[in-house]
Amino acid sequence: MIEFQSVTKRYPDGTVAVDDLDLVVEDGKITVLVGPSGCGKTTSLRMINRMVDPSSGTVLLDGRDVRSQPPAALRRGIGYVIQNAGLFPHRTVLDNVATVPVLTGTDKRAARARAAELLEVVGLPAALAKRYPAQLSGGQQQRVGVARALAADPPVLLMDEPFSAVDPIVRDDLQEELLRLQSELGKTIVFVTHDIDEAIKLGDKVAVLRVGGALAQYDTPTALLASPVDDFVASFVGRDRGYRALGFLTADGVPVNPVASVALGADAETARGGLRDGWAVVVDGDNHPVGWVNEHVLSGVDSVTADRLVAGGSLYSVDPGAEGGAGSLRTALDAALSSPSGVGIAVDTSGAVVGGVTAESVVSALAEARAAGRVPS
Ligand SMILES: Nc1ncnc2c1ncn2[C@@H]1O[C@H](COP(=O)(O)OP(=O)(O)OP(=O)(O)O)[C@@H](O)[C@H]1O
Repeated sequence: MIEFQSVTKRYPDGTVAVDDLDLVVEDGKITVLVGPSGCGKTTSLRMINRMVDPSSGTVLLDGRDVRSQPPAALRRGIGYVIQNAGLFPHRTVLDNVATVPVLTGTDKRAARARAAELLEVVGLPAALAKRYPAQLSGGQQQRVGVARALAADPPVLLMDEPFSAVDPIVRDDLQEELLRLQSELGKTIVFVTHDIDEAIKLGDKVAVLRVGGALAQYDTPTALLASPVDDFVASFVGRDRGYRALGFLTADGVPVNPVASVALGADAETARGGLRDGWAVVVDGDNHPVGWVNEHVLSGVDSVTADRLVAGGSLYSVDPGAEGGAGSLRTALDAALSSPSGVGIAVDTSGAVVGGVTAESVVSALAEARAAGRVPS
């Protein structure tokens, strides 16, 4: 457990970066520090591994003041991942990951073998091991950064805006990967971001800091969305908080109904007969959705071809065989709203179409959940 007890950091020029912070970071969980630029997130993080020492107050790691331990010894148990990965440019990917274990006395061959395993753990192909960091994409470099931080198997991981420099799609992948890794590894992770969506997606608990370094609210994402303590938190959490909160409610009550579908390559006459309310989803040989057709698409053509389709919206993933296999109300609603036909496509874990959902059914499921007291207010 990491505990901040009345921690203040005043830099020599008088800037108060962190102001009387009290915070308990639970073991085996992801705790996110979030807030606007300059609110003291990085300073708080760095007081855990002694890159910065507090001006007053105490940071405890497993009950011991971190200042009672020499920084080098302390940092062996604390992995550190930063934006742009901070890799050594003149070492190969494999040697970047093996660096710390070698420094701490692990035999070079064993360290490299372990490094190769870790590259696999973070989802990097073995072929990249011999490359230099500059020969990787930004997202791949971040994965190497995570592998390197895990190499010494530290119980604690500090992550400072690790995914901020990559594009939104890669960032989404990296976030999913971190959640998957964490479900296997159960590290104590302190994660800094200025992005509230990232905080809400990743955090078991989220600490919102305000400029001046004071803690505004420390709560679970659901509680933060449902009950922000003041206007600052409410505006930081954002106008879309009602919509974000849907991400925490499962769409159990939303019926997945049969949806009109036609096969890619079907002749136009058959496809026309398959339209329902003017639309049909087009599926490939694996029953994966590839787009939509309507009367307009079919006019003047003999068959359904990929180049004429209307693009589909986001997909609503469900696991029909599993208990609690429904996705979130947010993904169900988004699928319905982003679909050209108004029917959101539900797919199973293999990506095959299992049916459709409508925005109206999501809204009624939400009304029922509210009536049953399942929506926090
Ligand atoms: N070495 C330093 N000397 C003086 N002031 C500093 C120093 N490091 C940080 N600060 C100041 O302390 C405050 C908090 O900085 P910090 O980097 O901890 O914030 P942050 O929330 O991580 O910001 P960002 O999101 O922009 O990275 C800022 O006002 C910053 O200018």
